[in-house]
Amino acid sequence: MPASELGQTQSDGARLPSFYSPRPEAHSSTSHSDGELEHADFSLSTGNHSAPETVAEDADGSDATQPTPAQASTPLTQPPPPSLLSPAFTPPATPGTSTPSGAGPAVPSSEPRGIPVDSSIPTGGCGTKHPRLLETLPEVECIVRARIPTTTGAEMFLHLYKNNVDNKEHLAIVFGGNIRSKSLDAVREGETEMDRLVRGAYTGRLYPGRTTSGLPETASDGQSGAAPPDYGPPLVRIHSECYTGETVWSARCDCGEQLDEAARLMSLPGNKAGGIIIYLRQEGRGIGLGEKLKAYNLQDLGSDTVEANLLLRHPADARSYGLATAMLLDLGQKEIRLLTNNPDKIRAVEGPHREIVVKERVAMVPLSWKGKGGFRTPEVEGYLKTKIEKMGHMLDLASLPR
Ligand SMILES: Nc1nc2c(ncn2[C@@H]2O[C@H](COP(=O)(O)OP(=O)(O)OP(=O)(O)O)[C@@H](O)[C@H]2O)c(=O)[nH]1
Repeated sequence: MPASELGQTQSDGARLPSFYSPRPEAHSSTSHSDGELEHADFSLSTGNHSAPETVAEDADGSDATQPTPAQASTPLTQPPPPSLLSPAFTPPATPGTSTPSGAGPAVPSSEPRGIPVDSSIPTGGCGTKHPRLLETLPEVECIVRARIPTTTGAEMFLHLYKNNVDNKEHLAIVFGGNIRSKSLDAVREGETEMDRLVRGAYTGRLYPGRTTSGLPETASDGQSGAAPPDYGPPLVRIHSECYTGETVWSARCDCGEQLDEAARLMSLPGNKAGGIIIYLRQEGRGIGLGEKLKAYNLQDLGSDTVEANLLLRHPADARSYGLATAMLLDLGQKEIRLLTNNPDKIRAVEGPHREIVVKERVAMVPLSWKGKGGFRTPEVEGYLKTKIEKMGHMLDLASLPR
């Protein structure tokens, strides 16, 4: 579909049937209660692979000719592109929000660029909302992990967790060999070395005939061997389950693309710090697949993604991130670089007492916005537009190619 048609469809999609509740005004995050609009979701646009007029910044920094939004505050030899950060949340001149430039440490072109954030100050690039967090983090335990060679050639370790707040199998997808789960490695009473091998509590690699796990049987903290080199905070993505976008090729949202892109960035050879995708079973922003499908029908009837949730008597975003915080702590992470456009996620994953600190935010710009593949559909553009306008997501609609 030509870009001009997409623009037309998008504006058409902004009209609501009269029998729905009045369309909420685009607002700042402070105009809604936390429970109401903590997070939102859109869908990506597809189909049109023509080069966009405006190329958005690439998280992997490979498009070095395009300054980042936050770099707009630094001297440039050419006009900067539109900011990728919503001014309502991160004014370009605000301390703590600028993208590292030539003045800072050199960033190898293969590594994703992060924007320093500090949730402890109002101008730290994390929005103005304060998601309600439970005082106590959930208890989590990694039950098993296994090596997964992937179709891209990258290898990861899939960690399966149980917890004390729900019965779901939440997952941590771990890239890099230095990230270990304390609860997995801890010695369990009465277990044999074979038990440990089978549940993945081993060092190095398995091979036919291996009989020992390589972990000290008496280690009280479950850790083994010398400390790995310190490569700084790993890249982390907190991802919520999306069956439609990840399994049945939905072009209503960018969830599948984001999952793929997060894995790609974490697998880059330059990313020595490794990466973790915390995969939470919070389908449909926490409302479940059945309700999400109803929401899709409401969207086809004219509602946006937030309105559809509200019409179904659900919050705009019913998710929480305490499990992600607990899983990251179990994986030994106290400082992270978070791949997200969602400012609320930053505060939420840090935990009630900032048990974890997000040092940088790495923007997730849709590939089609950067002219790097991806897809465009009217649905995904509406999805992203609603995220930006109603949920405070830090993407600049102006960088959406027309
Ligand atoms: N209710 C509802 N949920 C949706 C819809 N489209 C996608 N989702 C869900 O939205 C969630 C995707 O959100 P995420 O990708 O984790 O993150 P985000 O809060 O959008 O922010 P980012 O980190 O910037 O991507 C998944 O749980 C999807 O199933 C929709 O139209 N309605």
